Amino acid sequence: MMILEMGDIRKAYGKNVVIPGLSLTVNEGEFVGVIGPNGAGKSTLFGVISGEHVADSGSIQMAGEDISGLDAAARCHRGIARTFQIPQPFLGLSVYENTLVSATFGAGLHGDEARESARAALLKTGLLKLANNGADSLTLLQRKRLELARAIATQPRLLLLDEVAGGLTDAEVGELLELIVSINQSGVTVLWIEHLVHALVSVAERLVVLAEGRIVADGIPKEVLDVPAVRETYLGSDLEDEEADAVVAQAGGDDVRG
Ligand SMILES: Nc1ncnc2c1ncn2[C@@H]1O[C@H](COP(=O)(O)OP(=O)(O)OP(=O)(O)O)[C@@H](O)[C@H]1O
Repeated sequence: MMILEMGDIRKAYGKNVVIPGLSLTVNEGEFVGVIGPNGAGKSTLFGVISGEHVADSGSIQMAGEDISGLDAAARCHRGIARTFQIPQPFLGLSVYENTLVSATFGAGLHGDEARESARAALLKTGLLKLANNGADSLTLLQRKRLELARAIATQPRLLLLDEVAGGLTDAEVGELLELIVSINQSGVTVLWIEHLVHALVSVAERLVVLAEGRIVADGIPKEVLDVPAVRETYLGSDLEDEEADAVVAQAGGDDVRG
């Protein structure tokens, strides 16, 4: 079943046309990585999907329903959640309260249902023992976990991750990967923008490359990374040749998934 279907989406900021016309379909349960140079329009694409940005034209459907006219809150109720490049917890609240706010105001849950959703999100993300700690007391990895907990407390069907792995050590990235894979395996479709290509392609089943608001490659990560234009325009600027080879060799998604 198709969870997301975008047809000929256009988005400009004033005269700056960031997405000239983009079509993308995602099946329920897929794990899709999104890469592309700075300014390619990746975050804008997420904003258009989540409803923070209104597309100038084009269609967007979720599970067969036209959501073009819905705002971000209504889309969250339908099951779209996103994280931000810079985690945005409420620092004055506890870890638990942060997830409860998401369950209540994001998903529109009430009472026991909201509390259970918040608790389940903390359990899933390994934060239950820190539930009563202030969000401002968390380490960077724990903040990333909280960002994920706040997203899954809304019980999403489609989870948009915007560079959640930045700033972590390799070991921490490994922990985060395991968590994201397990969220995906619980049935949540994942779309993940990440500059850490090696981490992304170790778990993504599909890789979409964006450049100047257009999809320039889309397919199995290993094959996409082998496309010369992708290597040159993206990997080339980011990685040395040997590193690029290592990334391509790693793509296949079987190390963390086991
Ligand atoms: N809210 C906004 N208002 C005006 N211009 C914006 C806004 N958000 C993004 N832009 C512009 O749109 C273009 C695409 O930005 P966007 O953040 O979507 O790209 P990106 O691929 O996510 O980049 P990065 O990898 O650097 O995060 C850039 O030129 C940026 O300056």
